[in-house]
Amino acid sequence: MVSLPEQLERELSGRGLAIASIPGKGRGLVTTRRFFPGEVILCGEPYASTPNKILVGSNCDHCFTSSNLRKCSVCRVAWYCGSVCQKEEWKLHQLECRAISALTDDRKKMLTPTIRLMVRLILRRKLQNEKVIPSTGTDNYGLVDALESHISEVDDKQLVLYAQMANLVQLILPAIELDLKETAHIFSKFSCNAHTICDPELRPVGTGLFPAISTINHSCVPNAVLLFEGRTAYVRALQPLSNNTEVSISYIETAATTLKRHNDLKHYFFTCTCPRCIKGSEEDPLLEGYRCKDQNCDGFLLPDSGKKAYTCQKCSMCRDGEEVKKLSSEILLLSDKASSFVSSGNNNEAGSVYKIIEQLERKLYHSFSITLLHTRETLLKLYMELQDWRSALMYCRSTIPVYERVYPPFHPMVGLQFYTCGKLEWLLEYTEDALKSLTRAADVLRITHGTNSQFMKELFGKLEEARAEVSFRLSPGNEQIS
Ligand SMILES: C[S@@+](CC[C@H](N)C(=O)[O-])C[C@H]1O[C@@H](n2cnc3c(N)ncnc32)[C@H](O)[C@@H]1O
Repeated sequence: MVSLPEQLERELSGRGLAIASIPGKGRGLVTTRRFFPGEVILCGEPYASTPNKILVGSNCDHCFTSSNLRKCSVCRVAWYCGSVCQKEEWKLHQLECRAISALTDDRKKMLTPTIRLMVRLILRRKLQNEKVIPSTGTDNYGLVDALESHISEVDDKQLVLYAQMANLVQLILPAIELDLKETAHIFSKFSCNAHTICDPELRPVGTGLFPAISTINHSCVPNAVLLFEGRTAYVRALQPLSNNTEVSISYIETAATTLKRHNDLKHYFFTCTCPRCIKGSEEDPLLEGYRCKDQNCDGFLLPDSGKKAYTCQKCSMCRDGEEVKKLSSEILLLSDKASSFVSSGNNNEAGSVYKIIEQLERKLYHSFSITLLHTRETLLKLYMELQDWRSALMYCRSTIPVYERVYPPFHPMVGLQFYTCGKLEWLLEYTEDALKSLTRAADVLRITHGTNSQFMKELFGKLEEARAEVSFRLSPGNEQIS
């Protein structure tokens, strides 16, 4: 592995950070001073990035906004929200545009986000080598060179795939003679270093390589969070960090059992040993477990040998294995039916079937079950699309206790769910409830999202409106309004 350019080390040291060797993890980012919750630890622009939807044009190639998009009239692949972003990208896109325009329509369809990310990375490296665009200590190919690739652990099938992808990149860029082995190696780096760029509501919009941020290791109980404003990545502290603390973010969805989390981490080639993973066996039965037969008991079930029966870990009441099996297969059958309604765009029917599934799952699963949570999230989404705000609010509220149980207190998902609840309550004129939910949302999101973005300004605006409305209603003479 190549050592990091001194300039980056200096830049990090100025921010109160250092790169250290962490036993069993390779490099890691460590604090050299204290950080307070919500403070930006590190931020940066991508070395290379691409929107996820390429031919349809859902996001600007530069700033990732989704409004006012216009297609490049030559290659018909790049999209921009205006001339400022187009100019920012022009030196790079000029080369990319020429290459893409020469492709047949069938070849253009092969431009997946990963392939396009590689094309853009190679072109950027060329432009920096030729000094057409400047290199700096925090923006140079040396940082990409230093990234972990795990190439020696990649299996043969994946290596063949990387080789085919490298060949495709060579076909797209015939004027540049590529070292195909090296290109395959970079694909392997993408797999364990590239980040999904999300909008403030955590919807994925693109993929980017942020080499300095890629020095941060994973934990299922992270002390920092990575979020984006446009194309800029921000890592913020979620809790007070003292000097000499390793900064960690989560690479995956953490509302999941230990087994699921470890599966999702497979392509990073490590087994997480964070405190939550070590204690996994305590938490997992709750997240995936069946509920006690006694409706008043909040215990979860443990299977007896052969799964013929289950016993509540709290009150020791038994639940028949056959009954559990019958309910499970009923849910499975209905889930197939519901998914086919969703695929055919029949949200009304899908909503009705998911409602029955939710009722059955409530009988089967513990109230903190991830399966039940996902069904409620689906119902929330469906009823939002159907503009049935009352039903949407009911399911949104039902997810909050589970979010608060499965995520740490300052997690963006918790803040965003309170925000959705608050917006629905405001719409339905439950003003006092809206004020409470928006306040909770702001308390969490000011830590995870900072306070300066348009998204946060809108939240603060809504909060002010709710506050004013509540104090108006409570003012003498107006009490009857609420
Ligand atoms: C984005 S990089 C993080 C920086 C990396 N440690 C390095 O030396 O460049 C991801 C890689 O770091 C290592 N890694 C990240 N989190 C880890 C953890 N919790 N335990 C062990 N290895 C980890 C794995 O090798 C993973 O593929």
